[in-house]
Amino acid sequence: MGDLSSLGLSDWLVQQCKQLGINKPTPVQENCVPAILEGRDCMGCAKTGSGKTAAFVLPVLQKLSEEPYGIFCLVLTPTRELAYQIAEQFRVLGKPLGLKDCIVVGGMDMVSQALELSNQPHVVVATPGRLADHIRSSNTFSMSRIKFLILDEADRLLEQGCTDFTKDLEVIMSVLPAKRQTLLFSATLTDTLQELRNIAMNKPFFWESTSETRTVEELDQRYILTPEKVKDAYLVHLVQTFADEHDDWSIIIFTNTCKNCQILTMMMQQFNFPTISLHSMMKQKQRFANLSKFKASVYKILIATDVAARGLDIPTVQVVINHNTPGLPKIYIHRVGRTARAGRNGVSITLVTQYDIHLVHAIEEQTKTKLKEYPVEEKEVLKILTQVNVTRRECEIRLESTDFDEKKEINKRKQLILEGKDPDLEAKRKAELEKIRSQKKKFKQKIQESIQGQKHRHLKKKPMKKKHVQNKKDEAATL
Ligand SMILES: Nc1ncnc2c1ncn2[C@@H]1O[C@H](COP(=O)(O)OP(=O)(O)OP(=O)(O)O)[C@@H](O)[C@H]1O
Repeated sequence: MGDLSSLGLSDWLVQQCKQLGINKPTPVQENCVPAILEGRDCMGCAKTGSGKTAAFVLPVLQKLSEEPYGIFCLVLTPTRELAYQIAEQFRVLGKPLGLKDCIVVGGMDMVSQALELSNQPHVVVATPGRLADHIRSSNTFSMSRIKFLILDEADRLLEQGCTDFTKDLEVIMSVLPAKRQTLLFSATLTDTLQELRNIAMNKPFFWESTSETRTVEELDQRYILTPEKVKDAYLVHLVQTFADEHDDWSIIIFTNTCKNCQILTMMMQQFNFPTISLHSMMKQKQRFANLSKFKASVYKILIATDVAARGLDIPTVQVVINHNTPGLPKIYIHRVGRTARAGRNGVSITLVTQYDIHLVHAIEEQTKTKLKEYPVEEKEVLKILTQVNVTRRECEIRLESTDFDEKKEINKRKQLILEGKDPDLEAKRKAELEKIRSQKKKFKQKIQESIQGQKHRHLKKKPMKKKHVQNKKDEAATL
């Protein structure tokens, strides 16, 4: 491995890196930085925590220092928290340049964002939805001269998951110059490779780490097989044991829904664990505040949905617990990648029910790593089982008495309005679909029942057939 200056970076940038403890380039930096400096489009696929952010921030700053203007670079990323994190890297590394950045994300004041955009910042870091809104509604800024377009977590931006960015990306792409450098990074690029190649038009330089496994060696990957009803007791037991055995610790617990995230947080708080949550039904300011408190170790436990699965770089996280087994190996890779970053050690523990075993097999196949069982004193877990389950039930009742579900409904309606749909019509359409579905289900059930009935009658008839055969044999014997 060479040093940073051998990559073609200027002294001031190398010095700036050293101040941040970046002395030697990681493989993704060593390979991608020179290609980007040469002016090539680039696709970089490297494991979580391997320094992909600096792999694009450094060459952009180098080029910006040679020809400073705004807007020079646009970075798109799927979550608002990640946008802040990336902007911070630009700000810290670009300090000697007097770098002006602008963060454009949903849930924050649109007017002040518009003002900042019109001030020609060097770098704009944005989530696609809000940036597309600005483009549609304002002509006070121009992106027609940008030199760099960067898609961080590029595969997530292109996949059509629960948040579909495709329409917003189209709006954004339509105002960008064709002549630009496009850089795409993620720990999981492979599924969306073709779409990505179409975005990075100029025969992109493609770099992927050659390692067999897709998770880092420093990560100890474990599972616990548990019935659904005992999951929470395992969770409380695991956290308690970890808190007892370590002084300096922090844990991220991933869960599948906002509601579950909220209930688990309330439950862990009832057990006096310093817990805080992060999910998309929280106000954005609260999300940022909670994340800062967790980063500053004011709270040791963060319970989050997959909104925190990608990109977040919190070096103190030693353990990731998956309260549910992720349905996609890709999500597992990003979630467990919140620990064991930049060469540090870390542990991930996935709670697995008997219905999730196939998901674990899929994860093992994709990551090329076998998950090992995490040893637990089952007796200890059973001792607290009733108390934990009663506490959870109490929290569920408390949450039901708030307007949590109502808020969810309001959020859904807001989302539909933003997508240009009529929420009442949508509700009607959904109800009709539900009706058709339930009719189909009933019809299927009826058919099933009549098939069962036929089989039953057929089976009843069968012994008679035997008897008939027997009688024939008897007949033959008498002949
Ligand atoms: N060359 C380096 N030497 C030491 N530390 C580094 C180096 N480059 C980056 N880092 C640090 O490593 C950590 C992880 O980097 P980064 O967040 O860019 O990872 P990533 O590859 O983008 O991960 P993810 O896929 O999870 O988004 C950061 O704290 C960063 O400051």
